[in-house]
Amino acid sequence: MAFRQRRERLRSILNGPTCIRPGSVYDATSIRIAEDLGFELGMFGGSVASLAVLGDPDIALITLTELAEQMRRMSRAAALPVLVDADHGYGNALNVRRTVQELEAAGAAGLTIEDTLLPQAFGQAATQLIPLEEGVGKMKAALDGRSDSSLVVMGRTGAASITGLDDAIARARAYEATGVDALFFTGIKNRAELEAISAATKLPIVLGGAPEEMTALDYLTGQRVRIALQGHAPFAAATQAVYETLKALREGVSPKSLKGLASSELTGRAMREADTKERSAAFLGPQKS
Ligand SMILES: O=C([O-])CC(=O)C(=O)O
Ligand SMILES: [Mg+2]
Repeated sequence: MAFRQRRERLRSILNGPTCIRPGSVYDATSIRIAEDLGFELGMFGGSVASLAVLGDPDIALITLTELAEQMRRMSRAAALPVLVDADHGYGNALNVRRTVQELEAAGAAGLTIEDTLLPQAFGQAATQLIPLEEGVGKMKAALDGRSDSSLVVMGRTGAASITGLDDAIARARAYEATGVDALFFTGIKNRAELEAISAATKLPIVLGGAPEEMTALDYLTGQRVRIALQGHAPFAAATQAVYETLKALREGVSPKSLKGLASSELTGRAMREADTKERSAAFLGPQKS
């Protein structure tokens, strides 16, 4: 099955010799551009999913159905493997299992399940975590939800900046023991913390946003980091471009004089126009002009 190959490619990144940076993708066009530019992996963040689908902030308002549908659109458009941020799995451990089923069917190469308490609890401003034991149950349920064993399941925790390094290590070790394929960390503040986490665990590591001192790929590689995220600049760039374009049009600039638009060549590539032409010739018969 084609999805299996994508999952094997993600596995070979995790088991490979170096750390890579994924391209942030969020729709059919962005995944194709990332694929054409040679990215090995697409990252579909929960924050950009919320923005792309709802135009909302990253506060777990998006539903599993909406997330999975957006993933499906991307896997239909390109073969680039995608790692999906599945947040807390949209409920308790049983919901996590369902989340894995839906994202697997939608063509995700891998997904992360985190132990953050989501959505935000009543009367609590600070981010909270679910108990470690509940996190373990979620990881087990995620693994149980796979029907394709090549789908990559990652256990994620932001504990380092919420409850501290010791708790982050305890959680990472407990999740590792469930049989997840990789560990995903956010909130690691410095090299010493990463080194302690790396020394205490065995699985490949994926790093969410990291401070400047942790951007060198050879250093990260040496700490068993295999995927290092670098935010979601493409979505921000697209927002700015739409803003500038609408503003210019509103101010009376003529469409022909607009700056910064995709060339017809780039647009044609992004919509795989050549493939459509071939299919038209093959399936629509001789075409009169
Ligand atoms: O997955 C990522 O890139 C970081 C994250 O949690 C999000 O953007 O929602
Ligand atoms: Mg997220």
